[in-house]
Amino acid sequence: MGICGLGTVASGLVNIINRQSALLRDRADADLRLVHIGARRDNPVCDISPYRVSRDIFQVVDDPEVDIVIELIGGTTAAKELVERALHQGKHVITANKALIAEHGNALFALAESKGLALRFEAAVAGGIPIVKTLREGLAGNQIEGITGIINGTGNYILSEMASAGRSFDEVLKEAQALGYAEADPTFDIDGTDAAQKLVILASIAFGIPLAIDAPFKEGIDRVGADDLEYAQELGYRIKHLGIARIAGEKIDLRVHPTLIPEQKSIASIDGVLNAVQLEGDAVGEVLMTGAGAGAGPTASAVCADLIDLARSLGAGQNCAIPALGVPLAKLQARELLPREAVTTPWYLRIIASDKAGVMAEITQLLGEEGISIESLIQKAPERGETHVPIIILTDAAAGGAMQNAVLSITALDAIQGDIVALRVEDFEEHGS
Ligand SMILES: NC(=O)C1=CN([C@@H]2O[C@H](COP(=O)(O)OP(=O)(O)OC[C@H]3O[C@@H](n4cnc5c(N)ncnc54)[C@H](O)[C@@H]3O)[C@@H](O)[C@H]2O)C=CC1
Ligand SMILES: N[C@@H](CC=O)C(=O)O
Ligand code: NA
Repeated sequence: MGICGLGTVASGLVNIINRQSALLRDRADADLRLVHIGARRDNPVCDISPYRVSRDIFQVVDDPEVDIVIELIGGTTAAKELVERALHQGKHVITANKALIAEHGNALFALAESKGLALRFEAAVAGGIPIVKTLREGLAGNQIEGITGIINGTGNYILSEMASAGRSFDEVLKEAQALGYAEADPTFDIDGTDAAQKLVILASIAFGIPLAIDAPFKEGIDRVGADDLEYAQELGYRIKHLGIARIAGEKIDLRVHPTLIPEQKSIASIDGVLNAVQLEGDAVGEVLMTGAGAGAGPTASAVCADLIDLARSLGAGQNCAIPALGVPLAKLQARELLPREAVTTPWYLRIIASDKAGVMAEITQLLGEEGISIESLIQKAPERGETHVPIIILTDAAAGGAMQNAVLSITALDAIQGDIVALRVEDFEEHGS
């Protein structure tokens, strides 16, 4: 095998291989040998002296001794070229690259399938949690009804540290980058892109639909302020960035956004770099998996699992007995998505309004005109000298379209200052709740 890239994940993988090559060989029942690493520069956290090293990653692909190419460079340009070149040369590929799979997976899996080769991607979703294998293989007997998950480690780390230790967004983001959790461009962690890519992959496997990167409605953790984390806690909730994929009649509800979750739900207490994915199957019921969603060791653990799985299949004379997305590509069928305007949930609103009589009545009336009723409300007392105060409202269930209209008309009131924060509240079913 050969590894392309020598950053966080690749160095984690080299360390596992260096540490327990005998165990991996026994488990794979094959002579797993790392022969070639493609790296622009060395990485002090791992010893690569036993291996051939090239500065040009494509030399790894072209190496006749490399039969499995492990792509760990990230991005969708060079990585796509690299994976295509490997497949064209008859080599199996393992990747941790969700951007690549979500954006180009349809074509890449078709290429792999046409060549009878494997393209594996366990590390691409929820890091060390074996979620791809669980969904595709462990739950293969189920009609999957829903997936709800915290699927970005960086975002969860930032929200948790802000909520529990009152630390600033920028400070925690820098720490997440130093710990190797964040993407090369951390915008993807912050604006929901990374979670959307992972959700697209999970939804494809769960519902047998083609990968469609533009499908999910997407909002990031940048919509959440320190105040919102605090007010949510006062109301008995936690704010988590969730990916949600659910069957909604004939349609599919697909979205990633910050969400208020009642504090007693298991997923509300998943903090730090941990991810959690709750799956609902018609036969199995609910399955909740949790574990590190990012970082060198956990992600490399998932890459290793793919490697051993692949080596076992090859040993049994089967290149790709398990379809990448759970069914042969020809059997994937596109489904219509539920428009965000129709998705109905309770809502959290943070409105900054002038501290005058009658404002609350105006807000209530505008919500009422959209058929939205108030479930609970906190009106903060003005701090000394302040003319405006935060009003925090939890509403009953309302469709996205109705809430959008209400937010527009409330924002237009003279008494309102700045933008209104509107976050969905999810009170999903869970065993024991
Ligand atoms: N860091 C994490 O916790 C996780 C990362 N991933 C995915 O794993 C992949 C790798 O991520 P990291 O290891 O964190 O990234 P990284 O940025 O630490 O490492 C990538 C390495 O590839 C090298 N590289 C990039 N383009 C190259 C090129 N054209 N030629 C030669 N070298 C090139 C870079 O110099 C860097 O050393 C990405 O697709 C990422 O989304 C997936 C799950 C978790
Ligand atoms: N940047 C990602 C890495 C793993 O997928 C994250 O923080 O979850
Ligand atoms: Na995984």
